[in-house]
Amino acid sequence: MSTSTLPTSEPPAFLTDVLGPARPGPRLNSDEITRPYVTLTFAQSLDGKIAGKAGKQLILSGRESMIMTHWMRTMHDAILIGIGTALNDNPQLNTRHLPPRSSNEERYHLPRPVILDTHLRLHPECKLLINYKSGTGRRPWVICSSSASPLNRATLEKAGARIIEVTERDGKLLIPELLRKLRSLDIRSVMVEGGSEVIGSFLAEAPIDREDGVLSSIVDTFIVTVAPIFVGDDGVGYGTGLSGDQIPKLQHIRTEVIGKDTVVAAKPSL
Ligand SMILES: NC(=O)c1ccc[n+]([C@@H]2O[C@H](COP(=O)([O-])OP(=O)(O)OC[C@H]3O[C@@H](n4cnc5c(N)ncnc54)[C@H](O)[C@@H]3O)[C@@H](O)[C@H]2O)c1
Ligand SMILES: Nc1nc(=O)c(N)c(NC[C@H](O)[C@H](O)[C@H](O)COP(=O)(O)O)[nH]1
Repeated sequence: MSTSTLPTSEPPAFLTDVLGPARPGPRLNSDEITRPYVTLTFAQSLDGKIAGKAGKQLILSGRESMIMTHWMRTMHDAILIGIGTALNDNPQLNTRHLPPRSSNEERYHLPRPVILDTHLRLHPECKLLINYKSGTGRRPWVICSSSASPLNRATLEKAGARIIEVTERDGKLLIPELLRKLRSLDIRSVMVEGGSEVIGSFLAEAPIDREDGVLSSIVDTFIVTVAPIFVGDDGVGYGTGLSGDQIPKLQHIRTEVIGKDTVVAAKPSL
């Protein structure tokens, strides 16, 4: 375990070590042709909660680890969340916590926002679409099922969203198909930020992807920030309902103390 003081002009060594030169550069997974590199990341309390009562957004991360998370955003082609998070938090998914760049410096890479939104419930005036229209954010890609309302589709397209269809099962979009589609659209790395249901889906997919007969995990790296706080039983957890067999076994890569938080990086052990 080591303690970090964050550099101000480049991603912390912790991230470049753990993720490799994620952008641009060689991909690390062997099936890079069929899916992007996937980093599953979130912040949790000591009692395993990612949000407060009724999903109330909590600031769990301290300033330093939040900056680390924003550096992580610059290292991925796309950042993926579920519609629950989009509606609850109205996020921007940008790099606003990083130090401002001077006019002669290259701008921070902004990841492509990707929202899993089976029934197209995203608000046309959400910050992601407003930022896109004002030129301060990238065009969000909204992933839905073919049964989503054509009216909602037209409204979101008018508001600037790109709509992409993926097969749905029980209200959830199929993750392997989604990843293949993203890769075909030149997305080579995805940072999955949550929320609870999305984390659960990626955990459930993580152990083994047998589709092409190759044993591999759909998640390449887990980066979990643990904040020194208890939330209590009425907070929102994740991975509930997954048994020990379904949950991936981990190989520990590195643990870093960043500010008041502990950030754990692991890879699935196959
Ligand atoms: N602490 C953190 O790091 C962190 C990060 C993100 C969100 N959050 C919190 O998580 C909460 C939201 O979580 P949530 O579970 O309500 O919503 P979510 O963001 O996980 O979105 C879930 C919804 O996405 C859609 N979806 C489509 N395909 C899916 C698939 N394959 N798997 C899962 N969902 C799919 C479904 O409509 C589903 O209901 C908020 O309270 C937010 O503040 C915390
Ligand atoms: N690293 C981290 N520490 C936290 O304390 C916390 N609450 C989140 N949560 C992430 C969050 O709930 C969603 O990813 C937001 O929706 C992102 O929103 P922004 O783009 O920052 O506006 N993440």
